[in-house]
Amino acid sequence: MTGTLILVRHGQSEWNLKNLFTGWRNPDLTEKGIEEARETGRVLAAKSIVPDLYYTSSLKRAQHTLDLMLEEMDIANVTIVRNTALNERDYGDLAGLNKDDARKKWGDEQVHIWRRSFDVPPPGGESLKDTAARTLPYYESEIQPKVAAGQTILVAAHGNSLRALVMAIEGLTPEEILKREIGTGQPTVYKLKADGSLDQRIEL
Ligand SMILES: O=C(O)[C@@H](CO)OP(=O)(O)O
Repeated sequence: MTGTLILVRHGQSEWNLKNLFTGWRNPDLTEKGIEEARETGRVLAAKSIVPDLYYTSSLKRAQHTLDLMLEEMDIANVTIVRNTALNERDYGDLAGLNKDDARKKWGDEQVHIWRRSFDVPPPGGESLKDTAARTLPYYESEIQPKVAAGQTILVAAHGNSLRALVMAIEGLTPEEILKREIGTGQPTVYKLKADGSLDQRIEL
């Protein structure tokens, strides 16, 4: 038996639009982000995908994305599990700063290292490795066993918390995962085997 795991990055946020480091700050979706979330909901509905369970982070942009998807899928009265383990990587002192201003202040290379190295955290924040260290145990104890048992689970989360999951599920190296850009509103769908390992990745 295989189960299905659907990972969705939140739609464009107000701070994505303003090019600000976001992390654990809590901006809502833009009009474009709202439409991206609705469109992803419509795509899942068109494929007749009806998840058994729903997970999201404690941040508004991911929660709002999930709510909009559910609306488009015509699904109501379901339990949504919200947990900070699925939050975006904590950007520490960079949160709220403009990414171009940060490049002017610290240089392109340093900012790129903070954004896309595996284990160098930004000042006061988390590296992708740190993010994975809280996201993966949660996934492995709460989500993966249910998918392995054959359920369909939808997770609405963030670029870097999802990178941590994609890295583990696809068995990618740090170099490979850091090149993977997950677009706003973009769904990634996996079939997982009974032992939790990857059976196939499905393109919607
Ligand atoms: O600002 C953030 O929290 C993230 C995702 O938008 O940015 P980055 O692309 O640098 O990981």
